[in-house]
Amino acid sequence: MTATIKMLSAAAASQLDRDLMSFGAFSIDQLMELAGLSVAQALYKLQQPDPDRKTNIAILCGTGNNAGDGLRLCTQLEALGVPFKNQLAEVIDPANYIIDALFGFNFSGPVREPFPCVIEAMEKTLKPILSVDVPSSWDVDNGPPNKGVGKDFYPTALISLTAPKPCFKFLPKTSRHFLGGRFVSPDILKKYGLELPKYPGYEQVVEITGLELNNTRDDEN
Ligand SMILES: NC(=O)C1=CN([C@@H]2O[C@H](COP(=O)(O)OP(=O)(O)OC[C@H]3O[C@@H](n4cnc5c(N)ncnc54)[C@H](O)[C@@H]3O)[C@@H](O)[C@H]2O)[C@H](O)CC1
Ligand SMILES: [K+]
Repeated sequence: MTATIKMLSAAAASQLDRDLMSFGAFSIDQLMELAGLSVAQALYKLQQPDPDRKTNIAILCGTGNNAGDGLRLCTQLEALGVPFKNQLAEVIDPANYIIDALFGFNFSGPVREPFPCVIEAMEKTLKPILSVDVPSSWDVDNGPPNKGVGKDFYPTALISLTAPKPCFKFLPKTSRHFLGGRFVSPDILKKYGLELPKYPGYEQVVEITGLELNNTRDDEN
C-alpha cells in the first residue's frame, strides 16, 4: 500500500478517549463493546473457525480498559459456557490463538507483578498472538523495551483502536495490522488531524498491513 496513516501518541490517545466520552457522548461501556467487536472481527479474519474442530481462543487480560476490549461481561460469558482460568498453562496450552489484552495506551514500564510471567509466556510461545491496541510491555511511543539487546515479545497481528500508536512501526514486516474502533466522529478526526482508511460496508475493522507511516505525530503539529 502506498497510502500513509497518522499516529496517535499515548497522551493524544488518552485525550481523544476523554473527548469521545465528553462531547462524543459515548459511555465507556459502549466504546469497549465496539472495540471488543472490532477485536472479534479481526480475529475471525486471522483464524476462521474450523467447523469440524473446536477452536480455542485464549484471552490474556490485564486490569484496565484494554482488558475490557478483550473480555468483559463475565457473568454473561460464564452463562454462555466460556471458561475462566487462572493458571497460565491451562489457558495457553490448548489455545489456537492468543489475544493479548493486558495493557493498552496507558501502560508505562517496567512490567510489574503479577504480569512478567505472562509477558514471558508470550515471548516463548509459538502460538499466534493478536495484540489489542498496543503489544503489551511495549512503550506506547517508543516500542519494544529491549530493541534487540534483550528478548522482546512480537505479536503475529495487531489491531490498533481509533488510530495506530507510534510503536506500530516496530511491528515485524510479517505481522498483520488492522484498524478498529469505528466510533470516531468527523469533528474528532478533524481535531486530531486524523485521516483514516475507510471501513468497508458494515465492517468494524479495516486491514492496514503494510500501510506506511506518516512520521508527523499528532503532538508534533
Ligand atoms: N478510544 C479508544 O480507542 C478506546 C480504547 N479503549 C481501550 O482502552 C485502552 C486504554 O485503557 P486504560 O484503562 O486507560 O489503560 P490500559 O488498559 O492501558 O491499562 C492501564 C492498567 O494497566 C496498569 N499498568 C500500567 N502500567 C503497568 C505496568 N508497568 N505494570 C503492570 N501494570 C501496569 C495500570 O495500573 C492500569 O490498571 C486502550 O489501549 C484501548 O485498548 C477503550 O475500549 C475505549 C475506547
Ligand atoms: K495489548
